[in-house]
Amino acid sequence: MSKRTSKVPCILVVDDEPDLRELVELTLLKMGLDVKMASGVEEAKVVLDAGGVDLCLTDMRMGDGSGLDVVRHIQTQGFDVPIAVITAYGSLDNAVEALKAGAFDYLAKPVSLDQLRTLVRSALVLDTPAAKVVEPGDRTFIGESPALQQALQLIDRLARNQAPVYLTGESGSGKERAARLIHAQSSRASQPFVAVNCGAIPENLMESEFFGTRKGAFTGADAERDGFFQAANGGTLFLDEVADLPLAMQVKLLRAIQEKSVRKLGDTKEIPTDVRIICATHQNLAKCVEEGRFRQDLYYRLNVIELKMPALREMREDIPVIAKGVLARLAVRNGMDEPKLAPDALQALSAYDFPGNVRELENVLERALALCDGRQIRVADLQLSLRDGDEALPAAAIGDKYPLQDYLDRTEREAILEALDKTRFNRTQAAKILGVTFRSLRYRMERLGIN
Ligand SMILES: Nc1ncnc2c1ncn2[C@@H]1O[C@H](COP(=O)(O)OP(=O)(O)OP(=O)(O)O)[C@@H](O)[C@H]1O
Repeated sequence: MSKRTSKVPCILVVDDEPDLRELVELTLLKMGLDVKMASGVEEAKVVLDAGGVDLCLTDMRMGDGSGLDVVRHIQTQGFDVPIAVITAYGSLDNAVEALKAGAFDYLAKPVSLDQLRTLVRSALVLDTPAAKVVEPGDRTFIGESPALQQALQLIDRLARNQAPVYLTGESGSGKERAARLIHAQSSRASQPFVAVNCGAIPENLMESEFFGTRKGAFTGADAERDGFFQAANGGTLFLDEVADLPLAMQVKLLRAIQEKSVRKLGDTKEIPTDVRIICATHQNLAKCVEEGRFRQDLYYRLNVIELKMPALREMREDIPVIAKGVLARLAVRNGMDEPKLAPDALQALSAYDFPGNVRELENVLERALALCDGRQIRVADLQLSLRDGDEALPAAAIGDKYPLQDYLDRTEREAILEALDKTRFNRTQAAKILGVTFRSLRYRMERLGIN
């Protein structure tokens, strides 16, 4: 990104239509910015090569080439200049291609001046120190392994553009944490981050939860309500377990993303929204598309840039430091001194496969903390063998049926843990196996102290 000084930022506008160029120029001048113009690709390259440009806005289709050529020129020359493309209505494929090539955002024609202003503002704050502030501890990743470092490098790059991100990786591998980090490092950091578990919303409430409700839209809608899109306006909307969205909702989501606007349930008015979408799933979305469970056009729109979070066993060398970091956090939370990990406990953790990844490591350590003598965690406190083998709970524990409540709690706990284990700690899937709703599972886990 260009090095900011106190000088007025300079925007290069590339377009072969004089009318549109002037409209954009006027808007930018009114914002107090400097503007340079180019009427085609070659002219744009000359201006860029001369330096001094802080942001570039380019049309896609021009007489002497495509906006993609300008995007590629900036990338190949290694210029530190964010670029956004302006595409004709209905040619979103181009926009996706531009984002993949390195553009940070796009605008669809007819250009809404509000959207233009928002885009420019957000591009220009990318470089301010405030946008880089990340809360220490909570949002950072522990680990030095090549697999994690590679993911962190991509996160850094993703924080500097606005492209939709598709996060993959096993349950508990840090997908939500990655989404939060991208947001926290981006120009949207001071705006909301809204995380939604798509699998946890009842189908009949989805539309109003996502887009809001107009007063009187249905019986009981006695007040105007905003949805996730309005709540995340200016910021980031994280759609977890996106594969769980029903097909009807996928159509509506696609529309909201393409139009950059939403309509409340029961309303006719479109509300413009400026939301960056990050989605995640532990399922294979391409396979869901093949099986007809996920719309290809939405998949294509969401999967602009893929970030795969490594499984903990792919970063085994990080297990000791992550374990130490987690223990330190748990000790502070419980108001106790941080216990040490005995050498054989550390060895056992490093050798274990962790199907539930860092979340499972956190669970193992939380339980060990409760079982240990307060000074040292021994291998027995980890209870890893129970999870390895099939010898779930000792038969004697089940055989004891009185008092009834204890017996029922034990049985329920066993069933929940088994479902969580089977689904690699995915609560949405576990709820399905158990035949209860996500909410009900969450409530039961809380009641039984399963963390
Ligand atoms: N490298 C890491 N260092 C420290 N903590 C981590 C790391 N990776 C993940 N975590 C922690 O592990 C837990 C699980 O992470 P997160 O919820 O982001 O996983 P997820 O992939 O979104 O899971 P799911 O698919 O089940 O929704 C969180 O508490 C997160 O902070």
